[in-house]
Amino acid sequence: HTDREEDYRFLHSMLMEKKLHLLFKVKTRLCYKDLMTHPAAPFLCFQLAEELIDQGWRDEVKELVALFSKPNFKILLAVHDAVAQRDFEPRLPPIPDDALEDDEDSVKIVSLVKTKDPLGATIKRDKSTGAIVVARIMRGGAADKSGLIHEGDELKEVNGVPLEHRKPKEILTLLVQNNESIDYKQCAFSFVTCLSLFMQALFDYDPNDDPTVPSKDAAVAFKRGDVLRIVSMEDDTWWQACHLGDSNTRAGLIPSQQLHERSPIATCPSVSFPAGLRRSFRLGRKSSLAREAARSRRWSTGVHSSICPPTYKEVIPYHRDPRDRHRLVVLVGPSGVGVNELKRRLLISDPDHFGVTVPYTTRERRRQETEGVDYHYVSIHKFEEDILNHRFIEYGRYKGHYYGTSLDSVHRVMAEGKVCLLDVHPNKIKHVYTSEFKPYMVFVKPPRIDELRLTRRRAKFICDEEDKTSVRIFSEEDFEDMINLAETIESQCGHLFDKVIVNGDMAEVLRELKVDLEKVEEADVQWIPAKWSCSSPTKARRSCGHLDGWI
Ligand SMILES: Nc1ncnc2c1ncn2[C@@H]1O[C@H](COP(=O)(O)OP(=O)(O)OP(=O)(O)O)[C@@H](O)[C@H]1O
Repeated sequence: HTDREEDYRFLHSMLMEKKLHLLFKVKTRLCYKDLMTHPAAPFLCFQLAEELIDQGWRDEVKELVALFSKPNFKILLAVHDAVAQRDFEPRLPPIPDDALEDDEDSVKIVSLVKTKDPLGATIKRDKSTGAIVVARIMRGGAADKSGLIHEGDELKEVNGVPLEHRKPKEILTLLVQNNESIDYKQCAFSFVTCLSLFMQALFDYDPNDDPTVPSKDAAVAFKRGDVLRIVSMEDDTWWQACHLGDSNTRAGLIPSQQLHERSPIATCPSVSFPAGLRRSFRLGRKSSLAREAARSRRWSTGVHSSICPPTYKEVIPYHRDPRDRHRLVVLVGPSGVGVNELKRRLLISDPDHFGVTVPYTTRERRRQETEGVDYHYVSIHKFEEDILNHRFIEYGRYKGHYYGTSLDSVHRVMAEGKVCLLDVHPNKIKHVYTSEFKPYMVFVKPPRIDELRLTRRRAKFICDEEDKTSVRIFSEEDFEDMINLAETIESQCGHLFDKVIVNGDMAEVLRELKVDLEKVEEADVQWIPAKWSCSSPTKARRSCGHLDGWI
């Protein structure tokens, strides 16, 4: 008997539950239907096949015999036998008569059969009441599948042992004891909703290295770039997630985005990159003034120690139709790291597949140059008009002439059906980081300084294409600048990169990049930022706007 409206509501929703109706139907069928109870259907099947063969080896007989000998058909028959004999394993012990006391009308007894899998739940002591409560239920785990245990439920007893004044550790010992089943006496109900969205990890995580994780066994390890299916964000600190494609459907704990935000290193100062003109415009390396600025900023802001690490990026699956244009491939890296060299070698390796943009300039065409091959030659008036109309991804002025890469030139390469290779300054990424280009972002990183010294021994830094005398060898300072700038770029834009490649041995790097690009092109599913889709799944479920703050 109850007068409480919420009890009525609970009962009503439970009785109206479709799953419950289906279960009743199954039960009725099992109880009343006259099932064939012969215990050896697979054997009968074998006998029948033999009899059929005696009748002559006709096509129909051949087909039937082939069907009977298939392992899945045999298993189906074995399952039929098990069901027909009502041989449902395992048998649960009866609930003790004295289990329910009169005053415990909201207590339920839950009996779960132990399997090799863990229960998939964590418990904690409620600080205010001292009660032992279920802290988390791992989605897909035994507790979740049972539908009988919920987050917030209070545990009263385990296998008849009262839990009052017991520490969570002692309770865990009770749970792992060698019983076939576990009986829980618990009260209170709470309902959880199931969520499913995808996050790409932007950092490596190993619970064994994390002293703050509530349970190492319940946590999921992952690597940067892994796509995780998030099934619960109800806890501010620990989300629940599964690895994509993991056959194990049980979710585990991963640190939430908020957990990082709450950490003392959560403030994220905005750092801009030293502006420099890329050599892809034949403009030489960044000016000494810009280098000075970069160096002074490096020492004055202490930027490297105060930037918060990237956490997750919400992603959605993208299935590229073969008729669709290829994704743009964007190469980013500090000046001198080898972005142009990599681009050039990729292009030479397969000029029918890869393409590069032709820059625009206002300078005079030279005798050996060809319009549309070396440059597009335009007037100053036209160039400035295009600047005002935001047609350039990047542009700059050198020795009185404008140079720039336009969005149109990217479109042109893509329209030819080629993979457009583009190198951009980190400050300009935003111009191409759009659903229109769906860029695959590659960060070209310098190796450690000793490897830089070794590999760049003979490499020259061309300062000015027009003045060949300005070719010079990398200095120690150039290497340091390169490494420091790479660190800044990675900490500021790391969340945007799909691939990080360390440019040590050029031949090896080229091979690695080609394999990676091929893999991306051939993949059935590619993962792209959810913000490139008009209907991000989170918009419908819950706001995850803070993630966008990273871009
Ligand atoms: N892995 C490598 N091993 C040896 N030399 C390299 C390697 N990568 C690049 N280089 C050499 O380093 C020099 C600079 O490379 P590159 O012009 O590609 O730099 P960049 O990143 O495009 O810089 P910028 O944007 O300033 O032009 C070139 O002489 C190039 O051949």
